[in-house]
Amino acid sequence: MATDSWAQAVDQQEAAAESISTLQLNEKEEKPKAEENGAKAEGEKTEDEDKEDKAAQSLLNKLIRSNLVNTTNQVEVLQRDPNSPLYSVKSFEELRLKPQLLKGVYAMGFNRPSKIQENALPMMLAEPPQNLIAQSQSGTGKTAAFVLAMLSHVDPSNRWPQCLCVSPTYELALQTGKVIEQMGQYYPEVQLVYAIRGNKLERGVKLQEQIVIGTPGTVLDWCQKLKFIDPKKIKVFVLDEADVMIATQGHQDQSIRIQRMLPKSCQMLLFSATFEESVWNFAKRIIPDPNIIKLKREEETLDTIKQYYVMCNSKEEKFQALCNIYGAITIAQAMIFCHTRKTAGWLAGELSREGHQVALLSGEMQVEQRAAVIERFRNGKEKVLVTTNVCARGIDVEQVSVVINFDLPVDKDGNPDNETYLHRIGRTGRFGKRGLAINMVDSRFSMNILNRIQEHFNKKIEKLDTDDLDEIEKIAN
Ligand SMILES: Nc1ncnc2c1ncn2[C@@H]1O[C@H](COP(=O)(O)OP(=O)(O)OP(=O)(O)O)[C@@H](O)[C@H]1O
Repeated sequence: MATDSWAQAVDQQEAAAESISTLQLNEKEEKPKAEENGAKAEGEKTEDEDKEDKAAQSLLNKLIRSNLVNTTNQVEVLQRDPNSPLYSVKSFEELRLKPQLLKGVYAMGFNRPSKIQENALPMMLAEPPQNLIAQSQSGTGKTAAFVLAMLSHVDPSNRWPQCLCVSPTYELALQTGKVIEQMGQYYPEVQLVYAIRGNKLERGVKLQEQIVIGTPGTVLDWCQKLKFIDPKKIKVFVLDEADVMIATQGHQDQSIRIQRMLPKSCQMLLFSATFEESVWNFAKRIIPDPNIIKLKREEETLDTIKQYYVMCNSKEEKFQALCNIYGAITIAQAMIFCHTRKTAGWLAGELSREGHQVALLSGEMQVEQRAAVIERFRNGKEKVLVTTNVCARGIDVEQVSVVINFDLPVDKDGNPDNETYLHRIGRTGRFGKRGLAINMVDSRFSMNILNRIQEHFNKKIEKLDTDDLDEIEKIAN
């Protein structure tokens, strides 16, 4: 998203200019500074950074998610052979899994297949093997599905690699590895090895593990140069997080080179959380004769949100307005968005000085630290989460009833970023909970942005006088 790249560039420049760690908040060692990376103008971003963003976001989602994301949207299935019957299952028993695997599935607390699993699992477990391209948002059960497929296809008496799974980063590979270990906990004959940088094996070794999970570069080396893996013996090939993968040119080519070494009979599976044109083109190149499963993401709307704006002249006034609001109404939990990391740090400091329990998500935190902050906020340990958009992208904190745009979202050209606005304050119809959004306006420029946002959504944003306590109290009703 344009805003994110711009805001991140701003963040990086600010990080180089000054440190904001005046707070007693969870901080960590600094990321390399902008100049050390080769300073970039606002809005510019290297491919690697882009990829890092997507991969970090994906990892963050995995780290903080403990449950399936429910969607009421229907799964769309496009079968390679439209005449073959379409199977879907409502229980794991129907899949006739090996008892050790069924036990593993139940031990993970899964009672029934998720929406995408209902259709994807019968296809993936079919004989003869079927190729599949599957797209659904993060948290809908894709990883669990292909892990179950890999474990089901392994012949444990054969001591060589039979399933190969490529992931975009080392950290994502480790996360998937953990799911394999959990689901296979009653199936100890099946072994797993990580083909990731740093895992150095002696030359001439032939792997005995049946499942290999790794990043494209190392997997390619292990197949081609070092010959630790015989690609001709691979029965299942999984390409996970295709959308993250293609953000790096090299990964796309490496994945295609791996795929070309595999036998025709090998089952090819590709998963992605999003499906823009570039992902689709890549998917079609790498997966021959695919079945296709898509699960639409639920749309967010502003229908159940009360929207207000407050006129101010400076960030100090905006802070004062915020204090007035807090003084007048009870806010269980709020998320406050700032445009830059510097403002976010300043605001978090001011709020904590006022006695609020504040969590700060800041650009220089590592992904695990961000996940820990979000987790604490979700568990109610802190009542206010101050963040920049870069950090908060993709986070669903459903219980948050109040969202405050301390700065309005704009893209790199200074135009309103309507998509981000909707994403910050919108709700999926499914939750239908009422919400409150307060926008802070501090200039003619931001008033103009606000007006354009109103026009875009054709929804009135009411003015709120934060010096009038009675008026503020009314908005809570
Ligand atoms: N059938 C199921 N029943 C209950 N929980 C499930 C089921 N399948 C998966 N889960 C859990 O739901 C969460 C999301 O599943 P999973 O990681 O497989 O989704 P995903 O679509 O791969 O998401 P991502 O793209 O972020 O990896 C995990 O915590 C997983 O353990």
